[in-house]
Amino acid sequence: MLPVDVLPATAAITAGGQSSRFGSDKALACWQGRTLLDHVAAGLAGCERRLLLAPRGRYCLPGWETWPDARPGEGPLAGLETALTHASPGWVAFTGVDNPALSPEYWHALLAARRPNARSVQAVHPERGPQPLGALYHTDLLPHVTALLDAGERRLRLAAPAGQTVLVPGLPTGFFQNVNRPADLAGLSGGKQGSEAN
Ligand SMILES: Nc1nc2c(ncn2[C@@H]2O[C@H](COP(=O)(O)OP(=O)(O)OP(=O)(O)O)[C@@H](O)[C@H]2O)c(=O)[nH]1
Repeated sequence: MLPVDVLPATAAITAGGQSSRFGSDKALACWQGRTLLDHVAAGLAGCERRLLLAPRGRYCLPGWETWPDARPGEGPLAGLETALTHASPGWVAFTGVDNPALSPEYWHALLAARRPNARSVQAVHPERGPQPLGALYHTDLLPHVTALLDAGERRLRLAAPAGQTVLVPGLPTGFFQNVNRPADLAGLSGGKQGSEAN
């Protein structure tokens, strides 16, 4: 069993979006005294390397490397391509700025299911899904993701080929809180582990 503060993966927060539904930059929206971006980063603080996929200078997140997309404005699948390009070989814990309840316990649960010796497994998602912005992807997926983008595909849920994804059952629903609009921020529940309440 790994110590809870160690996550053997490269963290990647894709943060190159426009927040048009939110009306202002949702990464900088405040919840429980911290920005959404800070909450997401805290969930991944135990990762060996930490990548923020955003235009340079947009955010200041100490200890995180900033990498802009090679294909700006093409959506989170392009962010995943950037992540897989710059990550250390192996697993990437990939999420957005708008999933503030994904705690270290969430990522541990996914990492525990990754079957390190099974080369056919290239992604790990919660069973309640698909949750492509709160999942593990292996860097071996990079050629597949690049081919999707080259073909004009933008759907992140296609990043993991069928039959190569492990689904993790039983994760508390409270992890899955996504902020797209101001009302979503107002409706966030307090606990960071689903079953907890602050
Ligand atoms: N790297 C990168 N991340 C993106 C891009 N587009 C969206 N994201 C991120 O993907 C996550 C989910 O984004 P969405 O809510 O689907 O899109 P958004 O552009 O942020 O918001 P809307 O304009 O309201 O659709 C957020 O963390 C975004 O910052 C992109 O082109 N590149």
